[in-house]
Amino acid sequence: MGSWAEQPGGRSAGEGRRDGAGPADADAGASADAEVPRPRSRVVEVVAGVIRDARGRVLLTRRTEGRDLAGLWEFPGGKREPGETPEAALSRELHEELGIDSEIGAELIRVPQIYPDKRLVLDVREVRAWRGSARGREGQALAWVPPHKLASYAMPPADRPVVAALEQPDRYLVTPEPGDDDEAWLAALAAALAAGVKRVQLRAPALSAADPARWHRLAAAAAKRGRAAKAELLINADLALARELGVGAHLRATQLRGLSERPLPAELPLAASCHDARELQAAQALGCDFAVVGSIKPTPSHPSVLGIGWEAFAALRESVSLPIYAIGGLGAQDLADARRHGAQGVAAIRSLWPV
Ligand SMILES: Nc1nc2c([nH]c(=O)n2[C@H]2C[C@H](O)[C@@H](COP(=O)(O)OP(=O)(O)OP(=O)(O)O)O2)c(=O)[nH]1
Repeated sequence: MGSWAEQPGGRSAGEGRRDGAGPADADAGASADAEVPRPRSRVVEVVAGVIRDARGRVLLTRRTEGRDLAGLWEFPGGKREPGETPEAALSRELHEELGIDSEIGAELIRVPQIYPDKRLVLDVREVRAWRGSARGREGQALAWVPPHKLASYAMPPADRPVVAALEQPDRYLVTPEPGDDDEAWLAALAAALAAGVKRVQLRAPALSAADPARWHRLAAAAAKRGRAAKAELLINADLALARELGVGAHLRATQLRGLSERPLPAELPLAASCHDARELQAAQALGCDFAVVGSIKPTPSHPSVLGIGWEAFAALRESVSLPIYAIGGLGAQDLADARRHGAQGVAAIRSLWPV
């Protein structure tokens, strides 16, 4: 195991509660109604790798007894030592822990996360190539897991966004108002789906208020197209319509306060728009599958609203383990920045809507 690699933190300066968190703390970290801990102002830098076998299965290792988060499954890796590059640190850890030689590839996601006793950044890389036969050199159990089964393993809170980054869409399209031409709107939606968009929020606040019957017809037609394209659709705000159409729902932040339990069955996706840590925790406690946070940059529709920027996004991200899309003035060109600050990806109207 590497020694602690610590960097001066910047965002919160409270005292740590204690050291040596155990499995119960992993749950506390994941639980949304827990208060946001105020750990020591330091950031522990951890690098971890996505190692795949010839069948595409991903290697997880189980944290051994006597360490924090014992018994939970994780991506192999460990703490970065002072002066080490992330690539060198990960290669060293994989050799020490598994006895393999590795070539470190692309960045997947960097997840900032608050634990009861520390602040952590989990920097996850693809392992491009590796040699040797992986074995638990420190007594840890190994599991080769098909990607779609990763979410069923108990993992530390910082790993939930990592599993989402591996498995779920990096773009979340939010529809614009349909205007006068329903067919043109449906054709644009079909083009977006054909271009590979796999997650869509059907949102038309003006039309749904002015002409609910027309919006219902249009949403039903959109749901049909979404199903055919195997995309996930979520209706903005209207839970009754979501249930009627058998699609998900995207809650407004103001709806979170009025809900005490998940308003849809587990098989229907649920998301929420959030603006601060409290709303994110409410969304997580409710069982939302993901959240949307913004505005990151000023947008043409709200030019006078200054964006919160990526650092503020990352500071919000670390208080929950939900996957979170960043929104506000963003497009596909911002995906790398988004992942570097812990986002699942970008949500957008204009930049993802074919004109
Ligand atoms: N390697 C790895 N660590 C993770 C993941 N998710 C996650 O929260 N962590 C946390 C657990 C630890 O707090 C830290 C990794 O540190 P480590 O494995 O080198 O530390 P350790 O507990 O053996 O070391 P120590 O505190 O006893 O010195 O990062 C993950 O997917 N992989």
